[in-house]
Amino acid sequence: MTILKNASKKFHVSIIFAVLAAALMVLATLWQPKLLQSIINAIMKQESNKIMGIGFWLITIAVIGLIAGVINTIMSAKVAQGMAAEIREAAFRKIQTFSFGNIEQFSSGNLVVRLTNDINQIQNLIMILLQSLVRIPLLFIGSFILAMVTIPQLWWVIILLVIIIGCITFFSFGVMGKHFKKIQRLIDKVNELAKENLMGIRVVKSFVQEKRQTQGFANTSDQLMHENILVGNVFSMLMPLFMLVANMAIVVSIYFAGDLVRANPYVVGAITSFTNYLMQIMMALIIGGMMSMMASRAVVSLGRIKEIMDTNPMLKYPDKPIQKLDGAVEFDNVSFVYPDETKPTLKNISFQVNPGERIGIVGATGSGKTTLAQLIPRIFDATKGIVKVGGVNVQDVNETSLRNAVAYVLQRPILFSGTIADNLRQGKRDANETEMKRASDIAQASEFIDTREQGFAAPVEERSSNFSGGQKQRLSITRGVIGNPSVLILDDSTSALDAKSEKLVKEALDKKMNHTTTFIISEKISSVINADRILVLDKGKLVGFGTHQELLANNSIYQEIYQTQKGKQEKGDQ
Ligand SMILES: Nc1ncnc2c1ncn2[C@@H]1O[C@H](COP(=O)(O)OP(=O)(O)OP(=O)(O)O)[C@@H](O)[C@H]1O
Repeated sequence: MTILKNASKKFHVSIIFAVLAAALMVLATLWQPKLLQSIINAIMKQESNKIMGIGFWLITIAVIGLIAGVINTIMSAKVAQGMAAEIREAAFRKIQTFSFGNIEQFSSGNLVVRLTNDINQIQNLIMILLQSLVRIPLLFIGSFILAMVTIPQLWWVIILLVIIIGCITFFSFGVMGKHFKKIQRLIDKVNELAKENLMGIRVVKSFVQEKRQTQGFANTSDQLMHENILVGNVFSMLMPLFMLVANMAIVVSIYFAGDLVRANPYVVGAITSFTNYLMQIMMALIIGGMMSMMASRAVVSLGRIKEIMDTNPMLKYPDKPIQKLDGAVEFDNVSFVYPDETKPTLKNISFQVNPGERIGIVGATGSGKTTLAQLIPRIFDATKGIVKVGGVNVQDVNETSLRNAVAYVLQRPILFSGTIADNLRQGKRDANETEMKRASDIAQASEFIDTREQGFAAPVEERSSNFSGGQKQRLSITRGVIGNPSVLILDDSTSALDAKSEKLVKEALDKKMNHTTTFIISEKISSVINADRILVLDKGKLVGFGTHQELLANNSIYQEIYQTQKGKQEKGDQ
């Protein structure tokens, strides 16, 4: 509820207008049968001057009701859209404060569904609330009282109608509510399957998986169709059922009012307004039932957004002034366990690196290389022990200081749609053309940027589909080096580069960024052979730290990796 309250702050006036318009609509709806009753009485009494007067009122009230209805819809839609946008933006802002661990807890796909589908549900809820929350109870109570007052002798018809319609609504909408939830789940699944398939379309095509994928999609789509047909059938049976009950109530009312008419012929007008009120009571119950069914679905969505808003970022940064950190990196007895895991991925790791050193990190796949590197820019925090950059515990510096000091180039390069310059400025917000040129020279990206007519203003399409794997990696490295960081981490980020380009990147880094401490993560020893020192990881433990020659001389695991890779290379050379 606090979510709705906070989002409604800007819309108080519109909400008041919507509610007042809804109340006016109810007044008009309740007044009309009474006027109808008066006009019938006037016709029976042949009071033509009265007929004109009441007729005029009848039309006026109908027009007022209509205008109030339009105002209510416009205001409700405005508030619903506006509040949904507020909630969406607040949730998005909150997600931006999340650490990697938080995102993993939810999964990014799930967060996307929450930001789209769930917000849509909430938007519908707000719309329904503004249109019906005031109108339906008022209409029900008003019609009930007026029906009772109009023909008190038929009180039992009213009560019976309420009970029968109430029961049908309660049971049928209860059943449909469950199917609606199922439908929603299936819609989510269809969306997910479509997204997964289209994003991985290259894999699908290259492994000739079209048939299998289509089959999977068709199964879910068929289930969705069956559920929709079922709900549609229940709906189409319900409407005639409601009409049947309403008509029966009218017939019963007319039958029992017959005696009253014989005693007093003017009761005819009262019967007309009485049956009108019966219809209003019925409509109020049906709409009320539908409203609660839709509201229950939206309340689940509200809960899912609340979960986002109530999540505390796993990482917090101290409120300290910005400081310049040099490239010294130290791990002091560091262990790390992933959230939701029990076994440590890194165990008691200690080492020290001096500013400007070139450090290789090698180890078998899954040995913990990426995990170790992620602790330096605080993508995760060490579970035990201390990680220092520039001699300071990374948990004691503010976020900007750490971001300025450490650049991390990911294993999988991710670029955002926009221009090349937009992407590079993520590494340094105010980077100018000269800085971009210098960085792209280091990353060997200039050769293909220069061929594009617009240079740094060239567009990057969605999922950077207009760049090759190697080009993406080079742009990603450019973004990493542009801010001249004290520590640069290249996490297997030259894997898609040919040997010549990889060598050129390394040479450029040595020459132009020799004050930057560089970590080069690779499974290939050939990529780190020239590093000043090499960290060797095995199953989360640091089993060696030294130069290539030292490790080759006295580190059995390094020797093993080296021999295996040498063997492979020799075979490849033959
Ligand atoms: N987000 C995560 N949650 C849980 N476990 C994870 C997560 N990321 C990695 N792991 C596990 O931690 C271990 C180390 O993974 P890590 O990616 O650090 O290894 P790596 O040496 O970089 O491997 P590679 O060379 O294949 O990239 C693996 O067993 C992996 O399954």
